[in-house]
Amino acid sequence: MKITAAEFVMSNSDVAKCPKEPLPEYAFIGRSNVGKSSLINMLVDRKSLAKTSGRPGKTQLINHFKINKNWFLVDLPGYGYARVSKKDKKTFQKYITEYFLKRKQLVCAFVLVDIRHEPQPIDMEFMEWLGSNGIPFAIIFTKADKLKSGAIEKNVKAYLTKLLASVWEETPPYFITSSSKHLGKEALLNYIEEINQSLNPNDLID
Ligand SMILES: Nc1nc2c(ncn2[C@@H]2O[C@H](COP(=O)(O)OP(=O)(O)OP(=O)(O)O)[C@@H](O)[C@H]2O)c(=O)[nH]1
Ligand SMILES: [Mg+2]
Repeated sequence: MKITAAEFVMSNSDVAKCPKEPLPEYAFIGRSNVGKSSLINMLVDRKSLAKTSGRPGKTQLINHFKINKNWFLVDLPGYGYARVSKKDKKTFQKYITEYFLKRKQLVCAFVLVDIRHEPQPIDMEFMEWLGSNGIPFAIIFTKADKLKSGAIEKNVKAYLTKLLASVWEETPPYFITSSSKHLGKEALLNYIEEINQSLNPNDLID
């Protein structure tokens, strides 16, 4: 799929105020600093459509970006950021939880994990929660430029093995990416296109 248009539409912390159009959307979630916003920029070939930072906690709201005028990429805040106050964490949890549970237009969540790290309890718990609520998701391994190909293979295998050893009978779809090297872009866009083409627009009405 070729991206011909990408525009920022709105940011907010209230799922009820998100765009009303019955267009499919794909949300990016994962630990702070894992590379969610960078991946969105990589997919649409724009340097700073989504705001990024070397310091965790940059994205704070639900951000909608309209792509090719007929679907959305959604950039979300990261979880697991230790320096956020307890009150902020609760507020964040509330609106992110509501977003995932209530948003009819959400057709797939992408859970981002840093390819250098072992499965973290917070990621496993989040994936289990998505699964138990029937929310389709895929895993995106990020920052693959930080490892050699042998290590990438080894880490991905170890990650999937751990997933299978916990609650999963089969692994979700997964993608290996690097925003700085533009790796994984085509596979992800093809995956999105396939889903877009398989949808019944009536299922997306709020
Ligand atoms: N080497 C490398 N660095 C990356 C990659 N993707 C993101 N980064 C860096 O990781 C840091 C965090 O990137 P962001 O895209 O802001 O991460 P985020 O997940 O949106 O973070 P929050 O909004 O704070 O939750 C930045 O310094 C990016 O330059 C990648 O593929 N390779
Ligand atoms: Mg971000």
